[in-house]
Amino acid sequence: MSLSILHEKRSKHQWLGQAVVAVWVDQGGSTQRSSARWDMGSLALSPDPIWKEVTGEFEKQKGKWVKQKCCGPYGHCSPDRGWVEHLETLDSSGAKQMQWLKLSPLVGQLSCFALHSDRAVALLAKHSWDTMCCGDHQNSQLLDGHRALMVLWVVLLCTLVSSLLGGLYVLGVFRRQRPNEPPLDKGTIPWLGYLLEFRKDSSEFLKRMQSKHGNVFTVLIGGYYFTFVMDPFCFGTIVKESRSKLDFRTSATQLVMQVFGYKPTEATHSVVHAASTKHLMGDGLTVLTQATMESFRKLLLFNLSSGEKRVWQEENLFHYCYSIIFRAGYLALYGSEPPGRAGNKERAEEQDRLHSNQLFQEFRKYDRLFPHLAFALLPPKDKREAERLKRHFWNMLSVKKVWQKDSISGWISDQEQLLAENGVPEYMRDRFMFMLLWASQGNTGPTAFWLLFYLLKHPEALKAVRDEVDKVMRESGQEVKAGSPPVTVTRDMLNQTPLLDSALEETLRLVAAPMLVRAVLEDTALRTSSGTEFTLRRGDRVALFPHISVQMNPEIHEEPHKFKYDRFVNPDGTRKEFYRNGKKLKFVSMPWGAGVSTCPGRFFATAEMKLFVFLMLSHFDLELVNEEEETPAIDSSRWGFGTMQPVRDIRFRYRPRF
Ligand code: HEM
Repeated sequence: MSLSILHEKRSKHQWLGQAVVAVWVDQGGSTQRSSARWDMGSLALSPDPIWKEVTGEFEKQKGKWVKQKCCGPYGHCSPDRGWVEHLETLDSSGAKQMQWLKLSPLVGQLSCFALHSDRAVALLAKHSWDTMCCGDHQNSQLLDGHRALMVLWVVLLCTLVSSLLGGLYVLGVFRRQRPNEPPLDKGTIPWLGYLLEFRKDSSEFLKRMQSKHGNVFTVLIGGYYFTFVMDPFCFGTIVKESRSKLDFRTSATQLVMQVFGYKPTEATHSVVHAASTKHLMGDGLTVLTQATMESFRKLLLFNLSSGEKRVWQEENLFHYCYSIIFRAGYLALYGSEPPGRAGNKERAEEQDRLHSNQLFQEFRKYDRLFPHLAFALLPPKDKREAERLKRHFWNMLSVKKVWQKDSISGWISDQEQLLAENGVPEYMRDRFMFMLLWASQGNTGPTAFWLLFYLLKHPEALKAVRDEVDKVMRESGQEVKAGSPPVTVTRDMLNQTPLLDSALEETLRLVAAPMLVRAVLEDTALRTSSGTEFTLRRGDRVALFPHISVQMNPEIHEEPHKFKYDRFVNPDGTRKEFYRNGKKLKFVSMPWGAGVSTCPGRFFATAEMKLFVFLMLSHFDLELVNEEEETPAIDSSRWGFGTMQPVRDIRFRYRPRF
């Protein structure tokens, strides 16, 4: 046989680039080694016909195949590259004729050792040469194609590796505590970390972490690293830190989007604050207090002067307080039915009572879903219900409907107009209206419930506050009597009730539990009261939970679990100051948050809740149905979202006082 191909052409050998076919050729009785490098890509395209043809030669020689898997002697064979088929042929006398090693690594390389069969060697070598022939234009095109294929493989592999690394990073596998950083606790579940425990009862979880790690610690919760700071002396630094370092909006935006479908714009925060400063404080608040008084008259006092007998009525206290305050606040802020449209004033008022009650029923449904919705942990059925309710509120509070109302508050109308001027589309402004409803009505009702409940549970407190209310009423020259004209409680009158103020502040200390969260935009240093310096890491969140760290802290408040109506007031009516280790504390209760995110509605909320209690105490006898009633447990799924709610309602009764 002639083997004119015994000319070696070298080409670059790479692990994934080319396969090497080494051929030992029997020439004139002596075995010579010839090698051809076989582009792996071409083999990958057509290995089988070649292999078939070569192996077919053996069959013609009536050889017998012996197959086994092994790692052959071939230099490129290694177990991680693939496996080797070891093929032997035996001639009719049983002598070993040939040995073939087929390398079959990941991509199908082929290589052969042909020991004794000239024909097969020739064939194989020919194939290797034909495929390899580099001067050939067609082949060079083929090689380009193969190179492109290789590049694709490499890109795919790199993508795979980087996604794998990215995934591990997201799961928190590489996160380590750096020098100066707070203790790090990632929990046992990758990425989720402590989410489930945190969700179940944030307060218990944080108490446990505090006793394990101290006052500052970082925990992994649902993919975010939260550094909780429980040292009240650090609060000032955190809430006053510039927005370029600790930003309130990042997580607030996520929540508002998730829960209300509203996407805040740059202008939103300043619009809310401008309108709140104008209408929820100062002179604006005097106007709004009057409007709220008018709503309470519609809802609470409307049938008092009808000469009704003094019969007891029984109700669920939580539901009662929440319903009345929600509806009064809603009517005062979003306006009421125009008498012209309803026919007359009485009908318009009846319409307001009906409509606000329907809205409250739907609001409560949403309110119950709220904590799970905020964590995006609603089961599908509840998710659908939340979606339905959202749309219901977007529609009921739509800009178009709101503008049809009478006496809309300046707080609502100004924000609506300012957002429109800032280019926020109408459908987003509808959603914004819903967000404002929740912000303004989600906490006042539950807080008023707790305040009335604590007063009813503590007769000495009820008497002290009622005496104060009666005194203010007398001094205003008004009288609450059967048949007398309806009273008007003004903002001035509400400013003369230090005991009621203290009782409200004490209630908020016990039941208001917001979580203040900031995104760390730059590494930020934090010095604790003990002098330790920590670094808050960029990309993390820093969080305060004042309910544990200040409001229920026995070093700040004696017997913190007890309701003491006069805890916040000195005998002369001034506000008490609080100290820890001899150092005056600025933050002793933080129901309204702090810093840039302080509740802009706090003065109005205070006025509204006080007005409600003022009217209840001045107009009604009140008592718990069960005098021995235990304080209900709180619903631990709501920690972090404002005022806590009870797990069950409380029966109470009321009747007109005179
Ligand atoms: C007991 C009643 C209330 C409590 C305990 C309360 C508490 C809070 C807290 C803690 C925040 C800040 C949340 C944070 O830092 O992330 C907040 C924000 C807010 N509150 Fe209140 N609030 C109450 C009533 C009201 C009322 C009556 C209004 C309006 C009429 C109102 C309007 C708002 C608004 C608009 C925000 C968002 C502010 C912003 O985006 O910067 N709140 N509230």
